[in-house]
Amino acid sequence: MTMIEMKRVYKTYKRKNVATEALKGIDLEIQEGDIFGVIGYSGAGKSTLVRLVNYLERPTSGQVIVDGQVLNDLSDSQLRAMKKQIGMIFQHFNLLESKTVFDNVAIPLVLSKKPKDEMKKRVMELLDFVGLSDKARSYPKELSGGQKQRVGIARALASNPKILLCDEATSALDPQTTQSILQLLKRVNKEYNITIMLITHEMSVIREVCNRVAVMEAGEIIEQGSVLDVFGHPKYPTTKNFVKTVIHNSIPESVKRTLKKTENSRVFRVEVKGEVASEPIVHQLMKNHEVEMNILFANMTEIQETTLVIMYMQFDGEASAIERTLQFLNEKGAGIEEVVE
Ligand SMILES: Nc1ncnc2c1ncn2[C@@H]1O[C@H](COP(=O)(O)OP(=O)(O)OP(=O)(O)O)[C@@H](O)[C@H]1O
Repeated sequence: MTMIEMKRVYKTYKRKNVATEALKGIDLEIQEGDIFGVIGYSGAGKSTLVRLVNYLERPTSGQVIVDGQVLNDLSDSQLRAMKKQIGMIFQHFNLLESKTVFDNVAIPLVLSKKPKDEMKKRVMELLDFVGLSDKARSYPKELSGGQKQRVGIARALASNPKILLCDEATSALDPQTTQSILQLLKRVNKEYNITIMLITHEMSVIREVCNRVAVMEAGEIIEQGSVLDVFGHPKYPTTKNFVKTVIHNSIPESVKRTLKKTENSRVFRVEVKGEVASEPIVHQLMKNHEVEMNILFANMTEIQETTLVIMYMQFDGEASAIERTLQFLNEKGAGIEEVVE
């Protein structure tokens, strides 16, 4: 089921006489249960995009559809009800410093006038879920960044949302704390069946938790798909630059400089994923004495619990022997592209 959909969405901000086109014709579909990542450089329009989902921003034109309802068409009370279905967490946590951890998490429940005992039970349950049962009486200033974000997550979950929006939720945290928050988001997704839309400028965050990704540039989505596909075959320069930060996906210059090309040699990018990656393909290639094989560069990454191996290989031999080798790789399910420079 589609949980969030955008159709031809445009957003123009007008300040004095200056108009900024922040979004230019966005089409997007996020399915129930997805952890959908949106990545882009600063100013690409990510925050604007995510803020349209809970109607903190209104589209200039186009439709935003959440859980089957077109937000533009809803009355104020329908919109308020819809917003309860959507939790949000932020880069700088946005906690109330004067309130305890317990009271911060309780805010949405107080607003919806939940009975006291029910509220207490729910808050303690959430604090237990995020691992902060012992901090209920602490104040935000007594917590680490990671703990503050855990409070943010507990607060976002208080009203039982269907969707969690994460706006650079780990950007202010160190790598280890980032990991623990990302693991927590995975649990939110699995255990509460909450669809997550997260925006980030870090490809490692996408690799760690998302199943689908959209790449934004200058107000447009330039590429979207499963994380495995986008990481394996980035098409646009911006996507390639992001992918490069987590997977080195080209022949290093130092290797290129020393590369000896002969008349009979050809270079290929060979990509293997999933179970095939654990087969002894390289061993079988080496046993084949028809062609001489040289691995110029190799990279192995785990994405979505699937292994992705990218190798740059040089084959030297008779044309027909190289063809047979390629045929063998093809039968094994490898993706093959010749590198011509
Ligand atoms: N409230 C606003 N008023 C005017 N212009 C805005 C407003 N919010 C964003 N913009 C502009 O819209 C464009 C997209 O901004 P947005 O914050 O959505 O991008 P972003 O990808 O989230 O960037 P960052 O990661 O730096 O926040 C930018 O040019 C920005 O200056």
